[in-house]
Amino acid sequence: MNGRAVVVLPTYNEAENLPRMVSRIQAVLPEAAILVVDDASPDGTGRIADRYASADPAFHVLHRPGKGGLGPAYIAGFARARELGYRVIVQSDADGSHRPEDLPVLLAALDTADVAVGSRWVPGGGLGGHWPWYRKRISRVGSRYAGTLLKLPQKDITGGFRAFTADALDAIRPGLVTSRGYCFQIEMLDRAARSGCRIAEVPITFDDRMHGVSKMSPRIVFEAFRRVTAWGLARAFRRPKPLPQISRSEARA
Ligand SMILES: Nc1nc2c(ncn2[C@@H]2O[C@H](COP(=O)(O)OP(=O)(O)O[C@H]3O[C@H](CO)[C@@H](O)[C@H](O)[C@@H]3O)[C@@H](O)[C@H]2O)c(=O)[nH]1
Repeated sequence: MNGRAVVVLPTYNEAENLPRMVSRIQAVLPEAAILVVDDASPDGTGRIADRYASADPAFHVLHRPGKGGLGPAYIAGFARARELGYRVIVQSDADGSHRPEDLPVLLAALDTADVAVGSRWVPGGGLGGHWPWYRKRISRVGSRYAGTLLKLPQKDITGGFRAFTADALDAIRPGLVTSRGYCFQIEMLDRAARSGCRIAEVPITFDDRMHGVSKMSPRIVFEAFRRVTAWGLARAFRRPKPLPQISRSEARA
């Protein structure tokens, strides 16, 4: 891994989780920056983040006016991370379900890849918590369905714990991703593959969130199903438009 890394944490009502998450990240990666993207959380998560930022120049906060979905929060966060000049950009849930302790292995994969995908479904990966059976089933079946239709060889297509080089993110152009919910993860991976990024899958453990509740809803699942099916059908009849290919810069800050 080359260059300065930033961990982008989207938050909506994570006041109880954020402080613990920050100390866990700083314990494993003291040199990494953190960027919180908060959607005006009613529980005051944004104010907690502001307090960290006022004490630490490597802690950034992006405030958005209201709950706009995970995808748009990441798109805004990635854009800010690039404006700030970070060369390695990590995305992670802010609730402890992605273990900060898995960050070093995720980042190490960028020595030979452009995108590192944290995967629950490769040997060594898995679920650490108590997922209800239907959630496990949705996740596994969803990954297989999307992988088959979009011809993506990765096993975990919907996971949200990933690291990108700046060059990869520039090639993927997240600003053009239109999915709002968890389908965002699928669309990002698809664009990474179509941009010629080298993608590594790294085993991770997905834990139960520390506090609070998931924002997953049937609408979010339906968005993913509808979109992936439409993309798959469209590609059965015509090839998708080629995306600009990644250009890897030699000099990394
Ligand atoms: N800023 C912002 N953050 C949000 C929003 N919705 C959710 N988040 C934040 O995004 C993270 C994940 O949200 P959860 O609602 O806890 O996600 P999940 O159901 O556990 O889903 C996770 O696993 C899925 C795969 O199984 C992933 O697809 C998904 O991205 C996420 O990682 C948390 O930090 C949460 O606060 C939003 O509208 N705005």
